[in-house]
Amino acid sequence: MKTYSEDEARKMLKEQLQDWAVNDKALHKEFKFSTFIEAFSFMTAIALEAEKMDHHPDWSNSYNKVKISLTTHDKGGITEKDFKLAEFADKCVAS
Ligand SMILES: C[C@H](O)[C@H](O)[C@H]1CNC2=NC(N)=NC(=O)C2=N1
Repeated sequence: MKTYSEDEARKMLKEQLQDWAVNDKALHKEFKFSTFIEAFSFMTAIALEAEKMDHHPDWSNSYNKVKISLTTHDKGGITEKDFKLAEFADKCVAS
């Protein structure tokens, strides 16, 4: 599986995804909700998808905020799997 350079990743983000940043060889975004329950429901949806993909986010939650970092640890950088999970996360808040 190809590992994308940070510049390649930034270019791909522009074409596909909203408000993600690239640094430290990972995709990053902070999602903000109205309540803790909304934030935690979002995390639950992502957790189930992550388990299916066998690809897991590095993340933190504080009340209504969820910070997500996506990188492919066993490749040491950003791969297609990170873009797929980022797309899924954006889709969860769009619906
Ligand atoms: C053994 C197992 O398949 C690996 O450890 C998987 C699990 N989830 C993972 N998640 C992420 N984000 N990166 C990985 O390299 C990774 N590897």
